[in-house]
Amino acid sequence: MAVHEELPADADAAAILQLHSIRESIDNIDAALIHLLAERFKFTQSVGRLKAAHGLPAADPARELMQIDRLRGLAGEAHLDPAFAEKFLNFIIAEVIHHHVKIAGGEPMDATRSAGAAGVAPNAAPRAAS
Ligand SMILES: C=C(O[C@@H]1C=C(C(=O)O)C=C[C@H]1O)C(=O)O
Repeated sequence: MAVHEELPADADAAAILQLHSIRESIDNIDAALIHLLAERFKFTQSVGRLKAAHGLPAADPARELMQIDRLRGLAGEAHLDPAFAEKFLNFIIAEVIHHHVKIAGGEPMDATRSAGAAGVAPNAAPRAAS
């Protein structure tokens, strides 16, 4: 799919160069995020198989709340909106729980049953941070 950027033809050349340079870093970070997420899901799939093999519940709301609390703290220190960090983690956790239920051979569960991932529908598009 060839998509071309839309920039005004008369845009300042130096500004465009700077924009391209900054975008290179954004591209690198986005690639790193994808690789980090892929690694996280590899590990959570292992957790899902372990839970299924030992009859453990797909979701662990206490663990979720601990993680959310921890990541909200880290986000604050890093000047990232803690509410956004929580929303992002909840979105990922909801997907993980969905995988765990599938691995265990169960029906898709109501994600709202999990405390931390409350109200986050697995496989739904993430909402933009407000
Ligand atoms: C990965 C786990 O399963 C679920 C997903 C979690 C996550 O993605 O961080 C945390 C708790 C569980 O609801 C786990 O129990 O560790």
